[in-house]
Amino acid sequence: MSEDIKKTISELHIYEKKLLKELEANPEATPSQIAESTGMDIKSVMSAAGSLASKDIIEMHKDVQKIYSLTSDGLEYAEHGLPERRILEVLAEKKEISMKDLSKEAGIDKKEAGIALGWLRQKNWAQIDQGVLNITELGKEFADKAGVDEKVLDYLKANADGVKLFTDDLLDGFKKLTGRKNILNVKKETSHSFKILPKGEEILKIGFTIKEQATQLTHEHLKDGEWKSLEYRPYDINAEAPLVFAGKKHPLREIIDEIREIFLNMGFVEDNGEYVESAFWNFDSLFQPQDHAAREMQDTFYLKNPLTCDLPDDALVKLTAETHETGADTGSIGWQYDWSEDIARQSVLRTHTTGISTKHLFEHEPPIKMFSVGRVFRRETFDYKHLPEFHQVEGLVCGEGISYQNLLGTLKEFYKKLGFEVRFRPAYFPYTYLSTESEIYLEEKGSWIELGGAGMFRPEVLKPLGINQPALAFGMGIERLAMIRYDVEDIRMLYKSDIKWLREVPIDRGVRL
Ligand SMILES: N[C@@H](Cc1ccccc1)C(=O)O
Repeated sequence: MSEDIKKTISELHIYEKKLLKELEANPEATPSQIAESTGMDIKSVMSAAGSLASKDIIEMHKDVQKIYSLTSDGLEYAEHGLPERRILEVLAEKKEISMKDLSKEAGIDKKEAGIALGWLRQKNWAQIDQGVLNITELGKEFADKAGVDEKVLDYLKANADGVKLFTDDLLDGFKKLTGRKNILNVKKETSHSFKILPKGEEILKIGFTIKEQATQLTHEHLKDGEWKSLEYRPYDINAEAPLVFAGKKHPLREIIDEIREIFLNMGFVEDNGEYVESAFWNFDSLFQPQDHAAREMQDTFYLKNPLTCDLPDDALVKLTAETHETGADTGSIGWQYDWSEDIARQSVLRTHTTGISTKHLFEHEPPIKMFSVGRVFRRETFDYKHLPEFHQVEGLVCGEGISYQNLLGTLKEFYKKLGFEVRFRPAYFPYTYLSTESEIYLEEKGSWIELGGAGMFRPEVLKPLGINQPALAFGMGIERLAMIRYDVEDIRMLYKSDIKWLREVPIDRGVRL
């Protein structure tokens, strides 16, 4: 006896053994017969059969059979005749009926009369001639003889439990009835049959005992010593178990929290600002001229309600205006235009989180280490790369001796903690000098992708805020990071609530360098 077979036998469940024995004695047995003779319930029979089949001990066949019966219309026709039959009966007596009297004469409604006419002509039992319906020779012949379809109606009526198979003589009639609406009901019945495979034969030849097996050790077993003689059912540690999908954070939330943790660990404090902000904080405080392209309606969402926002205190507004117009005492000549308070008052959905940094600088004394994470809004058309609403993380460090080198170092550290290699290239922003854009390396693609802007705030930004120490600032899009982290090609996946993706996406935090 091979080791394998021995092992298989030792692992058979008592239900599997019972089923196999029963099949040996009665190869044709159906699941319900097996259930009856073994005392198992049907579910246990089926699961034991499934298990035996998965081990190639038996084979299971599934048969789906259609069962036909009459609908209530069908029954009505079986009892009182198909509508065309009703007309034929009247016709046989009167030989002709005027079309307009048809439904009245046959005692059927107009709709049925219409159906009946169609069939009368198709069966060639009657024909219409100048508004009068005449019986044909064939019609006369069938006047007291049932058609093939009518025989099937009778047959179905006599077999109210339903019919699975029609004998050859009824087949034509059955086909005719299936071509008509609302006469036949079809129910599907599934049945199973089993066949013992060679491996099963071998197992039966070797033989086994059927003994109840304990799956649990109870208090009583221990107390009365029965545990000593019990046969235990071995565990199958390879058995398949249903997958369980535990609740978890959304992947985007996960990466946001990871970013927050990184900055908190680096000693930054969090300040998240508001979605609705004045153009003053979103643009003017950042030395963005009032005719700057980014302020255009096609890029920025302006709000009707509230239409305007309050401006901060007069001194700041005045200094900001002067700086825009002439550069004031920042060493710059400004933008050389008339600055408008009304434009600064407009309320916008913030287009970036950098306005939080200027506000924070105004409200706090250096040294400052601040970060924020939040939504920003831009008038973008939805596509695989863009959303009108996405997340940014912003950072600000201000204090004595803070330099561009510190900026690069901070960003390097941040990206390293997220698991990315970063490089910097020069860039331009109206509010920073020097400015840079960071790019991270995509190993799979062998290419660099741009992730965010950064730079040293210009004096034109800092002076009006009353800051006399250097400040570094940076901002980047989080969705892009998430797309790389989770290998998503289409940004919309992050917002789609695609349950399959959400379940399967591996949320591995991780330093990859
Ligand atoms: N606000 C810029 C990023 C940036 C932040 C801070 C300094 C420089 C640039 C953006 O949205 O792309």
